[in-house]
Amino acid sequence: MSDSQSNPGARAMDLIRKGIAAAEPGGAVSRAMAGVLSDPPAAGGRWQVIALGKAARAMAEAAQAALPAGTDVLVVTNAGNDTPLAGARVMRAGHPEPDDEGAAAAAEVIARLTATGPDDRVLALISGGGSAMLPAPAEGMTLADKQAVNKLLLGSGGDINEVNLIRQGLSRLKGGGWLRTSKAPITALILSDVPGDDLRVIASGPTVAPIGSRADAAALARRLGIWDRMPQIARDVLEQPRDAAALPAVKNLLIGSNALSVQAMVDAGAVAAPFGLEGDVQDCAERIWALAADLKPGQALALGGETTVRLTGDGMGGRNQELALRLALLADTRPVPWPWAFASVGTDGRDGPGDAAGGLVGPGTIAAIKAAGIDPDEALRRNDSTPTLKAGDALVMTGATGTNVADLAVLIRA
Ligand SMILES: O=C(O)C(=O)CO
Repeated sequence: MSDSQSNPGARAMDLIRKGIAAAEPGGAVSRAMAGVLSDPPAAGGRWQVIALGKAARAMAEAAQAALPAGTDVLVVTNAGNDTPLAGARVMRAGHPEPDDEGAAAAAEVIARLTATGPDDRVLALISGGGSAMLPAPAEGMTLADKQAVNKLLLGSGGDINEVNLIRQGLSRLKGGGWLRTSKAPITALILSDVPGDDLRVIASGPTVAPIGSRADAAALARRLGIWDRMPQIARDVLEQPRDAAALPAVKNLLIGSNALSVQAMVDAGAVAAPFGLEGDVQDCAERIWALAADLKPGQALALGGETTVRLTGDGMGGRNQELALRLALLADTRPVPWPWAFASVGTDGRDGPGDAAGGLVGPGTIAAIKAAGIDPDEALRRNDSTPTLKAGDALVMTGATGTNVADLAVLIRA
């Protein structure tokens, strides 16, 4: 009996682990360093390395190995990825809620960029999660205002392009803010966690021109239905045009992405699904389960991307867990006559505010949840997927992975 027949869940997780391994950021940075070093600081100048996001520490460590000893390195990352790195200052910053530590990190980034001169070179190492981790509120706004807007955005149903358009309008560092602050030329190595790999969107594009104008952001906030609940000062900021000065030249290089991780799962024997993890989480669950009937024995479908969840309650969960639970419910009402498994996991090892990385469900999951006395439909109305999957022994716990290229999922027939 093959592994997938005896344990499709184990095979699904094995494929996902291969996808995560392909996004290991250190190797990607090391490969890109020759290009970075071809434009060194001028005589008397120095390198200044600033790494931001969930993969920041691993990216910084790889860059450090290629740069002169004693190079200044700042790492801004979230709890779990913030282990010390010799020769670097590692600053922990809140995620997904911006916090005081993130505000202190933003002040440090501003100080380091401001202190550069034209003979220096800045190496920016950017990865997902960086938006929440670097709150630098625009003129007149406080951290509390940013926190209030962030909360509205995360529950708005807006996708990451939309969320980050609004974040950029309210920030001094997002949407090219590092370019406006630095006096030295910047090269950025960017690890993408967003569908389509738009560099303006990843970590809200600190080294890239913004996605749109503040007027675009205001119009979008109205469309998403959050405008009236935003703090007055945030609305005032979005009603003023941004500084129109042209941004300095920059080298922005994409070094890793979700698509490469899906390809690694395909190389390991899966078949790429005809669409990605995208759009509303329930719609996505339906589209995925509609493919189950045509799966061949042993076949695994690989998907990558990021769905959106519209919050209707204040439970504990995340988009991967919610996708897994919704798919398990669909499978319960429209069963297929063979064993199967579905896993959906955040490649960073954290799905939403809790510690779970995602969900791994199969034919017995809903029965196990109900046997534990939980009504899964009611739990979903409260977006309470974490305790619900836990009751069905269907949570995936990986711990922080040191990388972040959005989400990966596998549907497999035994
Ligand atoms: O904006 C962010 O921080 C994201 O996670 C997307 O890159």
